[in-house]
Amino acid sequence: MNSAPIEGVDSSSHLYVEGLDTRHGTVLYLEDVSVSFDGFKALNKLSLYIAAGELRCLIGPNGAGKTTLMDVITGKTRPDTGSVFFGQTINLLAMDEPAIAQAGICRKFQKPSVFDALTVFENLELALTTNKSPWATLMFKLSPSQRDRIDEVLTTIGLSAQAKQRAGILSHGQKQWLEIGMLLMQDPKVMLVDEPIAGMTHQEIERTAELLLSLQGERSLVVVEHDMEFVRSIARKVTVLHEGSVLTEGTMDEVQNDPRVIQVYLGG
Ligand SMILES: Nc1ncnc2c1ncn2[C@@H]1O[C@H](COP(=O)(O)OP(=O)(O)OP(=O)(O)O)[C@@H](O)[C@H]1O
Repeated sequence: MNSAPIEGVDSSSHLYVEGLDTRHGTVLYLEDVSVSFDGFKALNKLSLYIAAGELRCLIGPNGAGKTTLMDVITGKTRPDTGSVFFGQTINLLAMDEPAIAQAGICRKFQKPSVFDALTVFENLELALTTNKSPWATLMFKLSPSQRDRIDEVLTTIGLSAQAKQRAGILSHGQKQWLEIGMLLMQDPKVMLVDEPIAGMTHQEIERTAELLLSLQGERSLVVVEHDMEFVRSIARKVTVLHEGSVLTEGTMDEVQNDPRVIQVYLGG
């Protein structure tokens, strides 16, 4: 892994991650990735490229391999074959899950896991500490720039007014945004987002679309979602997975009118 800083990139900017080389415009490279479970190919020679700053939606019928793909990127599952790179030079297959998270790839699971007894602000504060022991958390003192960062994230997730409220009384949608905020505290370069709108009200869904759209550019997002109306509202480019491989990629209109996609979804 090349950990040398990239020439010409300001190390104080949000775009800087040590050793991350996205000069070719790509932040994630997956090539010929295969994963087998007891002989069954959950991923089958899958190749996928995610551009720096893009918001990509990943769709596909049940069992297509979406979760397995996320597991491979985050280091939870090791592929049998293939390569997975973060930028041009960082080999994710040589890293474990914590190292991959630390390098700037984070994952938002479907179920929010915020701390109900803590306030919204405290939840974000906790996300800053690497040592999560109660004593270390108690002794943790925020610097002015960390406080500013929390305020910035509160604004991004639309929860500034709720900063002092306990997370336990937030609505389901607000808890999801808080969890996204907790991930943002780590300033990830890639966010993998699993079914973000499950269980949300119509209004919360609209707000979530705005939030995810506002995050692209400075970071890349890969969103797995079954709700096609939502996918249409956020996606420029959609990747369709089927039987562990990429079936097709394109705009929502292109993939929805693709006869192969129609066949896969209708099972015809
Ligand atoms: N740990 C495992 N052991 C055995 N088979 C597995 C395991 N994990 C996934 N599979 C199988 O691999 C295939 C792909 O599963 P995966 O969960 O990646 O699909 P998915 O596209 O995320 O589906 P869904 O939309 O239902 O979540 C499925 O057939 C699944 O049963």
